[in-house]
Amino acid sequence: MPDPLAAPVAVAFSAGADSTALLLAAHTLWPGQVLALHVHHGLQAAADDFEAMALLTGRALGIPVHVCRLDARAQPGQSPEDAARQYRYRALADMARQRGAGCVLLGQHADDQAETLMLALARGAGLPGLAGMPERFERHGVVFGRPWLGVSSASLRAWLVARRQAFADDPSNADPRFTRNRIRAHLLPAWAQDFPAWRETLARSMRHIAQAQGLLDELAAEDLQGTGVPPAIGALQALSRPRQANLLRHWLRRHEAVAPSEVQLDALLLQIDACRTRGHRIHLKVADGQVQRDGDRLRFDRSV
Ligand SMILES: Nc1ncnc2c1ncn2[C@@H]1O[C@H](COP(=O)(O)OP(=O)(O)OP(=O)(O)O)[C@@H](O)[C@H]1O
Repeated sequence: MPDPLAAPVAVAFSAGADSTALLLAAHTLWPGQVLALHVHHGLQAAADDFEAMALLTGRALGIPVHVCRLDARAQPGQSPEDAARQYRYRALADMARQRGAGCVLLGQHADDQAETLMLALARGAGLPGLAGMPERFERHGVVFGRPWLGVSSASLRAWLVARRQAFADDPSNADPRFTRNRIRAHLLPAWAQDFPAWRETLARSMRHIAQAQGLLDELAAEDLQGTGVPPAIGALQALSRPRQANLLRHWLRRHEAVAPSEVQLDALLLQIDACRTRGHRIHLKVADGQVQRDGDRLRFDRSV
């Protein structure tokens, strides 16, 4: 993270409990240096109330609040939450860059991290999903940080209550149509009853998973040096099947920004194995594009 003393520190401020606690903590640590960035997604009727609450809190604390108004509706085939998230990160990065902020802090905490693991397990995710949210990452040329990942939701709320600091409650957080909310309401309380140290143990497992994924990424990057980018089919065939799968996932994720499903990857591996003659064609749908044979190499083309 850049030196917080050298540039303004931006807080992604929804006006909810977690980012209110973050704004307050950052303001206490770096008085006069903090700015709040609020995104109005234009999706829920409550968005106007959140914006009003954000402006009110900023004024009371003497912190400038910058608002970006969006139309974050999803494209066909995209989930509404995913669309809102993509638009939000873009808007936060744009606002931070325009104001010379060194980083943007986000309010996700230890309970959010545990929910993320449960969500990933529920959809049968691979290691990148099971590794959870990173503490620090770069997007759109801006560094984002999540300083609350080791802190519980309850302690953040208790801290706000003790300071008599008001915050907005998002009604959609209780909506049982969202899987995350059902996990928070039913699964985690049941888990917590039998395993009181659940936050720490789940976080430890996620750290192990993230480390293992880091090693797999290193191996894939080394193997890609041998096969070239995009990978040569003959060089791929010389690798074991799990290494081929690891390399293909890495190539598609890092170089083409797509994640193949298990079925798509299995089909691709079968095709690569069968590709032993000059005339053998490969043409497989992967995510929103196709992987094809192009001479002695693979090629990914996005559908237009
Ligand atoms: N509308 C928004 N404007 C600015 N930042 C946001 C907005 N929505 C979310 N964020 C940032 O992303 C983090 C995680 O979002 P999430 O939707 O899980 O939180 P929330 O329930 O909306 O709010 P909070 O985390 O503040 O209680 C927030 O803590 C906040 O830092």
